Amino acid sequence: MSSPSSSSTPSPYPAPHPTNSLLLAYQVRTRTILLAGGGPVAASRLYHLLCARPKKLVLFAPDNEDIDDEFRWRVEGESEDAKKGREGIEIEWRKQEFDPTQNKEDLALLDGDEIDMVLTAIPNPTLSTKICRLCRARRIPVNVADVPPECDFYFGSVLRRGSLGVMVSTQGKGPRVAARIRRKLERAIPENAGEAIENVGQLRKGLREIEKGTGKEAIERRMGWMIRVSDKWSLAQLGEMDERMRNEVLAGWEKDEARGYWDVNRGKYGGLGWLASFASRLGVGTCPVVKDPDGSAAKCPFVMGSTGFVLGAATAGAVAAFWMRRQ
Ligand SMILES: C[C@@]1(CC(=O)O)c2cc3[nH]c(cc4nc(cc5[nH]c(cc(n2)[C@H]1CCC(=O)O)[C@@](C)(CC(=O)O)[C@@H]5CCC(=O)O)C(CC(=O)O)=C4CCC(=O)O)c(CCC(=O)O)c3CC(=O)O
Ligand SMILES: NC(=O)C1=CN([C@@H]2O[C@H](COP(=O)(O)OP(=O)(O)OC[C@H]3O[C@@H](n4cnc5c(N)ncnc54)[C@H](O)[C@@H]3O)[C@@H](O)[C@H]2O)C=CC1
Repeated sequence: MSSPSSSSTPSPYPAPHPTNSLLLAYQVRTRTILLAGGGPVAASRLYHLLCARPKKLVLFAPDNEDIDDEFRWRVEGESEDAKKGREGIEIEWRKQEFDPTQNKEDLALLDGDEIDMVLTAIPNPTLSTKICRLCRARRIPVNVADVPPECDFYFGSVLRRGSLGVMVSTQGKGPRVAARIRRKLERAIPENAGEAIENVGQLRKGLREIEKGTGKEAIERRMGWMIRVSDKWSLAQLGEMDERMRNEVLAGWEKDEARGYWDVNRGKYGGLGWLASFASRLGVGTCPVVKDPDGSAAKCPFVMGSTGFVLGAATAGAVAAFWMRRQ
């Protein structure tokens, strides 16, 4: 039985960090989202909404010269890219201001059960506040661009690479700094991280086709094997995993073998790949200290430390030998 811990005992678990928001990846596939505004901020919201692929978007913005170019391109652009960006999403552009305080039809939209989320990016704080109140009274989550108390959720600074998404949130304290941190992360994340994730997704899909079980035992075996395989591949190697490699990795499932990159690329470098496969089994080439598939021996603190020591000793020895010969 556990006993209440005294204040002097260190807590065994991390204390909840009071960030006051739940960071989630919200699925909107079946949702309808209303966006009011047609300026640059609305265009940026629209981009993120299109990435999320909701069922339907209801856009409100008068069709005049204030419409942001990107906004118009995303909604009406005729190029293949513009069309592809909105493929499968029903978009209804109501070319008028959204004003549920004056327009009964607009209010009826909020009263109905169609709208799941409301975003406003309009230069009218008084109207925004009223829209916010109407939404909250109807339990519709709302975001008023740049008015933190009127946001049930904040937009963050987001970086996307294929299926990989990273959001930086500062709880409204420093959005420009959030963007700077996002750019720093963009540089730190390997170029092909997106492909690596797509390929892992394909591998997991393939595995579930071989082992379809939904029982506890099947799930545990599937997860255990997947963890062992994932840990054998660096991000760069995962980014290279094609159908052939995937099939060879999956062929290891029956034998309970977790095959790494070199195990399925033995023919590489004129057949010398087998040497790398053998070496990787002995742990050569990976960092023995930081057990990280992306930590190569070249960056390993142990290997670097001992190499430094050997080089230092060799230099000292050479200097001493030279000095003694001169005596
Ligand atoms: C609370 C929040 C509500 C929301 O909009 O959801 C909000 C609020 C406010 N923003 C303000 C200003 C600026 N916002 C940006 C940029 C971004 N703002 C974003 C989000 C958020 N902004 C939410 C919090 C997110 C978080 O903290 O993590 C980003 C991350 C995402 C996005 O908008 O998509 C996007 C960067 C995206 C990227 O590039 O990656 C810039 C920089 C620029 O334009 O270069 C400036 C000018 C510089 C400055 O003021 O710092 C002001 C002051 C207005 C005034 O002074 O009147 C307020 C209101 C206040 O703080 O009270
Ligand atoms: N995050 C940021 O860096 C910035 C945020 N903002 C905030 O975002 C809001 C929008 O800024 P911008 O995108 O620069 O817009 P903007 O001010 O350039 O244009 C507003 C657009 O919304 C339309 N509009 C006005 N009232 C509307 C309504 N009731 N319904 C539908 N559409 C309506 C206008 O016709 C126009 O197309 C502003 O309220 C401002 O406070 C503004 C500048 C920077």
